Amino acid sequence: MTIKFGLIGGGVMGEALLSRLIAREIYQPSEVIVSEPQPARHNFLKQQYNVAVTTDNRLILEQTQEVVLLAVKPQVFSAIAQEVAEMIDLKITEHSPLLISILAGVPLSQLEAAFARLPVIRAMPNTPATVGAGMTAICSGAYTNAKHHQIAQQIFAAVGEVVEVSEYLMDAVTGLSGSGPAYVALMVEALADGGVAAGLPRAIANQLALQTVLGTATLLHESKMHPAELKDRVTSPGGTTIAGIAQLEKGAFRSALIEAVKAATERSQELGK
Ligand SMILES: NC(=O)C1=CN([C@@H]2O[C@H](COP(=O)(O)OP(=O)(O)OC[C@H]3O[C@@H](n4cnc5c(N)ncnc54)[C@H](OP(=O)(O)O)[C@@H]3O)[C@@H](O)[C@H]2O)C=CC1
Ligand SMILES: O=C(O)[C@@H]1CCC=N1
Repeated sequence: MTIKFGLIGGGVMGEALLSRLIAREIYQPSEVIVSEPQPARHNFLKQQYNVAVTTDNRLILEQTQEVVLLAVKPQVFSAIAQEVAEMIDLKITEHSPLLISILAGVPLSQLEAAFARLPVIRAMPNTPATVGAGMTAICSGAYTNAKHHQIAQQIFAAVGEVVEVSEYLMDAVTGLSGSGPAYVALMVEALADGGVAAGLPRAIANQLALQTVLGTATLLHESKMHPAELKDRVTSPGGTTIAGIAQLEKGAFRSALIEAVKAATERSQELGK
């Protein structure tokens, strides 16, 4: 069987994408190879997804025909680039696989220099991809063509929504939607803690907090209502909500989120240096 999909780095995000691509039958397990250094993780991926697993990244480049997904930490990027350097020249044919990198910060110029002349697409997905509710931004490198573009679109459409942006926006995407699930998770946790502080049993507080965030997101998504309008609809004159909002403003809630996205964007820029 031809190997169509090679994954370098079977960690949190690599697995999130892999699990969904297999579940949606974009790739069959027999068409997939994963490289992963950790023995325990190795065995888990093999058993859970029935895919081939290796510790040799060169094998991924040697065997993969369609897409190599790079999903390691940005900090190990240069080590991997060195490891596979000798493979790259052999791989330059008209059937070169597409390299998709989801590394925070690492620019197309660095990827194209390391994987000389391979077609490269830089992407920034997020963890809700695991349940098909991801948000991915992509931008294409100089050696890509329409077919590569179509492959990347198909992969990320299978795990949620896809948007194309110019590369200079990728760090901001990382600071917002890439890191955003953590901010939202923090908010769900804090809302539930507030409920517990107000006397609710923990399980009920957790349920209320989660469903409130989910329901609000769904309402905004389906109605296309502006968030400010929804806020106004909830806020009765002299009522409970405005009392809560006044407290959020005192705690600089909105400013904290704005600064969080900016700080994460700056960190993404630093990771690419
Ligand atoms: N987590 C997220 O929400 C998102 C992450 N990203 C990006 O995805 C990338 C991966 O992040 P994440 O999945 O969170 O990180 P993880 O640490 O969970 O995954 C990285 C995986 O790569 C493995 N690895 C380390 N060195 C090598 C190597 N030399 N060859 C092959 N595999 C190796 C790691 O093994 P070991 O643990 O043994 O080191 C680990 O399993 C990052 O670049 C990040 O910026 C992008 C969007 C969202
Ligand atoms: O925290 C990080 O660096 C990665 C990139 C986006 C989400 N997680």
